[in-house]
Amino acid sequence: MNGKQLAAEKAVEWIEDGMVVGLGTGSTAYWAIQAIGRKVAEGLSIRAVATSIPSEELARELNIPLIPWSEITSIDVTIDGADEVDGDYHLVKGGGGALLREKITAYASKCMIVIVDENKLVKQLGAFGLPVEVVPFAWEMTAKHLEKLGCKAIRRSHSDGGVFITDNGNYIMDCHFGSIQDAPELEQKLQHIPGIVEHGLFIGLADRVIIGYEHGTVKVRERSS
Ligand SMILES: O=C[C@H](O)[C@H](O)[C@H](O)COP(=O)(O)O
Repeated sequence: MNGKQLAAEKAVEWIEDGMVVGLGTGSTAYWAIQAIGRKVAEGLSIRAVATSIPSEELARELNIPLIPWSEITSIDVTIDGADEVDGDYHLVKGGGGALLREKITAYASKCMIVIVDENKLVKQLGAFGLPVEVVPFAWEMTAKHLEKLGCKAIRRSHSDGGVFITDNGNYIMDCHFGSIQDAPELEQKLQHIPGIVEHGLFIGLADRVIIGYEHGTVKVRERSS
């Protein structure tokens, strides 16, 4: 098992019968969805919501029962990956472009479990370009406002040059800060820029971080409050 799979297998231990579960997105969350699918096949009874169309499709293939958002008031536990995690449980997310649905899901969750391999742990966020979802209208202006915060903002494209469009019909600006000195302060600044739908800084949302190491061990870190 690789580090991502190890972390995912550990995380599903927190899922119990009757829970509403949030399914994350990405190559680490993939392993969690697989493990949940296995448990469902063995008789675990849960209901789930997904953070992206690919995760929803995977859940359907694995016969994980999906429910509409209108039928729930909160989520018991969400298991999701991250692009960077610092020592204060601050995250950068959105490498796969799913940050908006992921943040809606994390915010609605009683417990958000983040699963990563050791490569995602950082002293300071920002080496990974911060993904910011923006509406297509006047996106060039929104990019200029983002750059005033000290980054280089690049509109995300596919390898064939086509513009990347999120599940919500928006663009992603990858904002290269190099290092983010004060993540909560940057979060506040981002809230004030019109045109931004959501950004990939997750502050105060992760409750537990599970780290899988290549050599086969797993560490669990709990945020105190
Ligand atoms: O938009 C994608 C998500 O935020 C992912 O959870 C994040 O990019 C980590 O993905 P991966 O597990 O593939 O590294």
